[in-house]
Amino acid sequence: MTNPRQIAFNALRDVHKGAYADVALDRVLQKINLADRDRRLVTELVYGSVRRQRTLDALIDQLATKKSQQQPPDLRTILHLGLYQLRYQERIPASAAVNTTVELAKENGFAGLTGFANGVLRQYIRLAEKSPEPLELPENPVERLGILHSFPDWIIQVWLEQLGFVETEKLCEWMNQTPTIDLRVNLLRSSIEQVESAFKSAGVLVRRIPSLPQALRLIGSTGPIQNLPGFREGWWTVQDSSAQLVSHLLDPQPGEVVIDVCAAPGGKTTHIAELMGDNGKVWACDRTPSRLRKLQQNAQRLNLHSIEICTGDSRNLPQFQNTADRVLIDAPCSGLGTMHRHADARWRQTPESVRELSLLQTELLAHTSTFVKQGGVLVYATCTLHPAENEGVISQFLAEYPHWQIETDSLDLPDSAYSVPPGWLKVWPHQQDMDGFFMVRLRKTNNSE
Ligand SMILES: C[S@@+](CC[C@H](N)C(=O)[O-])C[C@H]1O[C@@H](n2cnc3c(N)ncnc32)[C@H](O)[C@@H]1O
Repeated sequence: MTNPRQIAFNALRDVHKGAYADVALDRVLQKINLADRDRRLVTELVYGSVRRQRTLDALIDQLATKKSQQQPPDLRTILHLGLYQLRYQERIPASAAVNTTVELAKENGFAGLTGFANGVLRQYIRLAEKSPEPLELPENPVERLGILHSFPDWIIQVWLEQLGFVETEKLCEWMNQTPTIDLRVNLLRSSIEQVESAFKSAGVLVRRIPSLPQALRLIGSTGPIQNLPGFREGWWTVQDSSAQLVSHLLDPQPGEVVIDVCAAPGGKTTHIAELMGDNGKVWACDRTPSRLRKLQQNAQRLNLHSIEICTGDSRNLPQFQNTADRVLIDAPCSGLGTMHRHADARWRQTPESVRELSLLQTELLAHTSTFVKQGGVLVYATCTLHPAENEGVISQFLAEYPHWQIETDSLDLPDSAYSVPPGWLKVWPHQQDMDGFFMVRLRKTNNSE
């Protein structure tokens, strides 16, 4: 079986039964040897249909007599696939989208409903010919943005409160794009010029990121990342630009003791070790052994020796009290800043999961801040854009522990343009064209007032 739409349908069926979209996709792709072009189509159809689920459901609600949620689940998935192609895949002719969807319905137990599937799609085509926006949208701004850009209302609400309508819409559009891949050059093994030159010889296009001296962005599709020049030699690692800012904010120095309390799979741990010239000690603590194994492999490939692993819950590591010059908390979070990388993330998080995460973050901060020596530094970072996990956690901590202060005047970053008062850094993806991130640097002072 090599029909890309049938393969996409099989993966989507698993997703609707609860599987993660990337896992379901990998599972179906591993079973067959598809041409690159078909593989890309399956990927686009699976991730696109999952990402745009709310918009596609709204279209079914509008075009069919029965609401999307009342349709048989597999038929709803087939309609998602057809409408996704019509609405978002300009390169696929409308007739091909309709015919293949009808065929899918016939092959998957809906032979009696092919006329219905055909009718829904043809009705969409007719409306799209008459109007640039066939979808009927409500006036209410939260629902309007949520339906048009396919996000749950609560996420739209959180962003509207911070950004207003126009910027929230830009952020939604940015989050629906295909993600880019950035690399961080390991300056202990290579140089940015050497990596650029090796890529050029291999016909791989990259561009530099202004203000981040170690970063390169891949342009276009490159095939498997491990096959790119310099990977095995440890010349570079994959890390988004905004994630690179975090270790710069921490500003670790050679010879210091640094504890990375949520370290796996090691993107930031290895960056810290590189910035220290691999001289000193970087403790990599995490409670997930499988992710720590990846950290170990990454450190080996990058030829870093100053990293030591500690497996366990960082809320309970009394041995580290007062031992660190610097601590990094790259906290587990709801990931609202990286939803373009995980098609189903927006449907998995809830206001309740955000509340639970903010409690975990608060506990991690309270305990691991005791690891820092007097005068030392702690950086708290997340890849989410929810104030309850960011400003909320830090404000509460500062109110409870007055000897900690935000460092506002010494943000020695490649580019401090993202800095917002009172000293925290917030990367809004649609403004900086990188993953959404929050980070703040705190210092432990003598002052107990
Ligand atoms: C955002 S990820 C860290 C990413 C990592 N810093 C990097 O740059 O590659 C958060 C990590 O926190 C870990 N984690 C969650 N709760 C923890 C806890 N209580 N103690 C230690 N690690 C925890 C998770 O296993 C996960 O690996």
